[in-house]
Amino acid sequence: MASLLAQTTSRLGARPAAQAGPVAQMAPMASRVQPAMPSALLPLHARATTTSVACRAASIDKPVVYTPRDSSQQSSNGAGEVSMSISSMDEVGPSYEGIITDAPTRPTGLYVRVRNMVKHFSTAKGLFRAVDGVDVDIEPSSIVALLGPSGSGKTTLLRLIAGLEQPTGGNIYFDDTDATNLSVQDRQIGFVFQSYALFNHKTVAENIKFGLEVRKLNIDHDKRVAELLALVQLTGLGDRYPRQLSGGQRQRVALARALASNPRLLLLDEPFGALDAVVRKQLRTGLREIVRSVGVTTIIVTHDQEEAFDLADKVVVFNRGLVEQQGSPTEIIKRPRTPFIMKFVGETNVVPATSLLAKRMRFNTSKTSVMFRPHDIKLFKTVPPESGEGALTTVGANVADKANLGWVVKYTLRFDDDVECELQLSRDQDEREYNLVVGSRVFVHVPHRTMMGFNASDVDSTPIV
Ligand SMILES: Nc1ncnc2c1ncn2[C@@H]1O[C@H](COP(=O)(O)OP(=O)(O)OP(=O)(O)O)[C@@H](O)[C@H]1O
Repeated sequence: MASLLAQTTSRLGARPAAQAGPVAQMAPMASRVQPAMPSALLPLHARATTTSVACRAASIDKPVVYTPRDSSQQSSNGAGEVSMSISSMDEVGPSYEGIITDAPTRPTGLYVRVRNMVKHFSTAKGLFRAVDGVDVDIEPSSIVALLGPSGSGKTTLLRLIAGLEQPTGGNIYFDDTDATNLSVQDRQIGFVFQSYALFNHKTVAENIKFGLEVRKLNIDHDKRVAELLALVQLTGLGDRYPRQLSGGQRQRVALARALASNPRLLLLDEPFGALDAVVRKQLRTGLREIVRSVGVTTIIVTHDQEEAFDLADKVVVFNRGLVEQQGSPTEIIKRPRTPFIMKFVGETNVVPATSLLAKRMRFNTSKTSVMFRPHDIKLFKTVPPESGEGALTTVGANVADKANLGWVVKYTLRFDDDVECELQLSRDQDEREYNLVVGSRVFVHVPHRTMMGFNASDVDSTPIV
């Protein structure tokens, strides 16, 4: 969609000056045409329509809205705006007239705020605290991933936001409206689930149309289906049945159907869970482009850390019905706030707090164990100076194992108290600087700031009954 808009605008910019109408100065509602797109190149007209198309092109440094004069030249896109096809512009030629204004700065997606959300389920063993006081802010038009171990409450929160579960306590706000008690229908949300939930007896086009029919939208359904098929790159497959599609294609149909009614919020529950790694990766790139182009706020539940960090603007990590940490992927990866996050996200070494390594590094903690990342270990082939410039405290270890894993080399180091840890290097760096063999004596330093003390209970992820 983004490229369609760019092409559309560049066509507008390329229109011959002779087509400019004398009514250009009469447009009272139009703001000044951007300098990079001289008004002479674009016919302007005083008649504003109720709909518009957002355009962005290399020649203009900010988005604009082009409002065509004739609404028959428009079609609705997934963002609730209106787009036009390039072929129709060629057909209509000089009669294609409209107004250029600055695009509204307000994003089209919903701003979702979850406040002190609680959901307790009654079970034979008593109340089960699936969600136990959660606050989450989801910026308009952003992509947010809910990540966490099985049973941590991700899907329950998604269902609460969708209105499929009633909260035990707390509130959900959509923009400035308290949506806590809104019905599912009134929330106007698009859903995509792992199991696709396509109708097998309906064609692809009919499945997508269903998304329009349930909302009773008064728009040209066939035209909208064609746009959505193009958006998810399935043009030409509208007549097929779901059984005639690959898993990835079926999931794209589910996405098209979810976007059919221009939702301002899209909820995805493990949407790629049933697909293999290569298809998952392709689909997530496609998903990112699609949801960005239509501006819909998107919340995705996933087990897959790579997916969460690659896709999301913000990652919310759940544990036992609570949010352990929320922030940008970089914040979560580089600045884990709790032992649980440290253990759950990325690889960690765990050693006893009484180990030779922890003592030599003078890492004092009241906790029983210490963890640190394999890539935070500093490795030396000879003992570095312990005083003066560049002085570092080190501890000796032997190389117990070496594994060549493609671009990465993994060493297992055994300290003199038999405690082991792992160290990862790029193959390049290993060949350049180390190239160690099993049995070599090495020296390591682990910076204090990268070490975290913890007790087993700090990293427990057993759901709380
Ligand atoms: N209707 C219910 N009645 C009782 N317990 C429930 C109900 N729905 C969910 N739970 C429990 O609430 C906890 C949280 O479930 P939820 O589906 O939100 O977890 P999740 O983090 O999405 O897990 P997964 O990644 O495995 O899907 C689970 O332990 C689950 O068994």
